[in-house]
Amino acid sequence: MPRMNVVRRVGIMGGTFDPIHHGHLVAASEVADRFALDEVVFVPTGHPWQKADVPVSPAEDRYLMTVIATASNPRFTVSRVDVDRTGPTYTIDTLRDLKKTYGPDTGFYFITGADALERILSWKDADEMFKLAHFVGVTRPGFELSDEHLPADTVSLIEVPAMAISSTACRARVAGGKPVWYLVPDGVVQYIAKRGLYRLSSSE
Ligand SMILES: Nc1ncnc2c1ncn2[C@@H]1O[C@H](COP(=O)(O)OP(=O)(O)OP(=O)(O)O)[C@@H](O)[C@H]1O
Ligand SMILES: O=C(O)c1ccc[n+]([C@@H]2O[C@H](COP(=O)([O-])O)[C@@H](O)[C@H]2O)c1
Repeated sequence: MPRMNVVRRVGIMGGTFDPIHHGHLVAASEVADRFALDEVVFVPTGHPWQKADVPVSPAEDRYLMTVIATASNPRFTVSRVDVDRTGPTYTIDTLRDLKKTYGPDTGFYFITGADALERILSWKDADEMFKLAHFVGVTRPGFELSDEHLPADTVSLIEVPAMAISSTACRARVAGGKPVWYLVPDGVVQYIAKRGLYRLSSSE
């Protein structure tokens, strides 16, 4: 098939990734397989405005943990667009920036867990956002996956292997001196220790 006729299919996995864990990675991998994606770009948030009441680690640490966690998968990449933009992080800006980078032949699939999908109509310019990407809602233990509140044909719902992991629980485990081995990739365990993240005296 001539390359020029091929439309590129790119997944976008946005998150605060404080820290990135195997729930994020399994969701991205499963969506990549189901939608035959050429690439999944992980986009750590710069300033997650809906988490303003929670202490968030420096963007550079979250970005580096995301790079470490995704390095071994040839289809996974990491973008700095949200980390490098000033002001609150809005997905409408993420999509516009990535469209500029990838060009008009790329179809975007924005991946969200069931919890994020529940709140998606509260995101900035949600109507416009749905025009720039197809949304993929994935199952997450403890949350109901539903698209009843969303415009028709804007979202696909898929079941992914259940990973009862959250970044909040990982941070609490580190703060309490408990291990996070096998909840997050090995390199991320080591990065957290090296930088002293999530100890009670740092961000928690
Ligand atoms: N275990 C999981 N299974 C499926 N999706 C997940 C899982 N954990 C997070 N996600 C999804 O990944 C995206 C980014 O999540 P985020 O970085 O906020 O992680 P989190 O674990 O929800 O963090 P926190 O506990 O700090 O709120 C969101 O769309 C979220 O719904
Ligand atoms: O666009 C918005 O207003 C908006 C509001 C909340 C969350 N998001 C995006 O949703 C993704 C998951 O965010 P979070 O806060 O659950 O880590 C991430 O890419 C955020 O930028 C986007």
